[in-house]
Amino acid sequence: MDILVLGAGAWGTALAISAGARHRVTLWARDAAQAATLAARRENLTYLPGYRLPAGVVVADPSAGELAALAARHELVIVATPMAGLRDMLVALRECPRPVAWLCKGFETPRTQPYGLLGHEIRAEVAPRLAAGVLSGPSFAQEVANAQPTALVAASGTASVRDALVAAFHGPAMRVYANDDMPGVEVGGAVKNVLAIATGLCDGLALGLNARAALVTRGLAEMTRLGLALGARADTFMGLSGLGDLVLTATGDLSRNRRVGLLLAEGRTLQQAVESLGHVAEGVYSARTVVERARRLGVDMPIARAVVDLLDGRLAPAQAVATLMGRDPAAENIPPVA
Ligand SMILES: NC(=O)c1ccc[n+]([C@@H]2O[C@H](COP(=O)([O-])OP(=O)(O)OC[C@H]3O[C@@H](n4cnc5c(N)ncnc54)[C@H](O)[C@@H]3O)[C@@H](O)[C@H]2O)c1
Ligand SMILES: O=P(O)(O)OC[C@H](O)CO
Repeated sequence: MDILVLGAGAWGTALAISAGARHRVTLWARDAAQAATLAARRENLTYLPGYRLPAGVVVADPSAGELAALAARHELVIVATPMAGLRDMLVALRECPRPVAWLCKGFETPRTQPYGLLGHEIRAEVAPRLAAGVLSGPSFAQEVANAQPTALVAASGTASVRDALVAAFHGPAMRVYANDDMPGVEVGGAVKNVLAIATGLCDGLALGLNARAALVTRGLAEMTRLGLALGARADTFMGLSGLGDLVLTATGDLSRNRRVGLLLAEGRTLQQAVESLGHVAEGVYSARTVVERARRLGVDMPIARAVVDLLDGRLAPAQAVATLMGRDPAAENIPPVA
């Protein structure tokens, strides 16, 4: 299979390494100097050092021509940029005759509108004819590059897109499950990042394992409530892109979003925390939209609200915790699974 990966950050590179063991993969970096180094060294020294590109991976020359023409020469196109780059990519690919799937997890940062959109909503605006999907689920780039066992979910309303994603990435170290609930898979991927900031904060303040389990469980309820209001199915949140990715990101120290919470608990400013990562932490850019969209839909998301108050400097770390613990008693109110 001929696969094009647009974006050579940690995750695009890791998936190119994984698929490149069995398929022909073209890896495209927007920065010409980065592409040249990647091609010469066969290693992504900036975003994923320590992992060699297999022979099946060719590095594209970003000055070699239009993205649309490059995309049309491949059987599957993967957009591996952060959410910030997705809209421009979809505009460039809007007439692409091949399946296009993205990997980013988040809501777009609002430009002029009051809240940001998920990937499938952006696609509906700018590329409605595109056969599109999303690849998501619990997956740290380093473990995938290292061929450690991983399970992902390929979501699309179009069966041929799901099939192409499974054919491209299912392999000895990776199981890829198909799902037709794209809104649910995207809400899970976006909201778990916000919740991981909360659990990072909780662990950084040494509040204990009980507190972390409470945040994960009540966070899952918040995620599910928002997902249902945005047209998702409840059962999706029990799957890889919901519970699975929430557990990984909220508890795994490889997570950049969790790390933001840990750094804020240490007393770093948000700017210091973000700059020290060297990678995108999508929860920082999605949190305000999560809260705004929940507010407009009448969905209660107290953990996400506390994260926004923390990120915006309205609450200090300890105050954010006190705000959550000081809420009035309530019924457990677990969203139905089916
Ligand atoms: N790293 C992981 O383990 C992992 C796993 C699953 C999903 N994801 C998701 O994949 C997406 C990319 O993450 P990553 O880890 O590769 O990020 P990263 O920070 O390692 O790399 C980001 C890459 O995108 C490029 N980029 C940044 N802004 C851009 C823009 N506006 N337009 C085009 N390109 C741009 C950068 O040059 C860089 O190559 C994120 O949404 C993340 O949530 C990451
Ligand atoms: O490092 P994070 O927090 O962006 O999480 C990476 C992946 O999304 C985990 O599935």
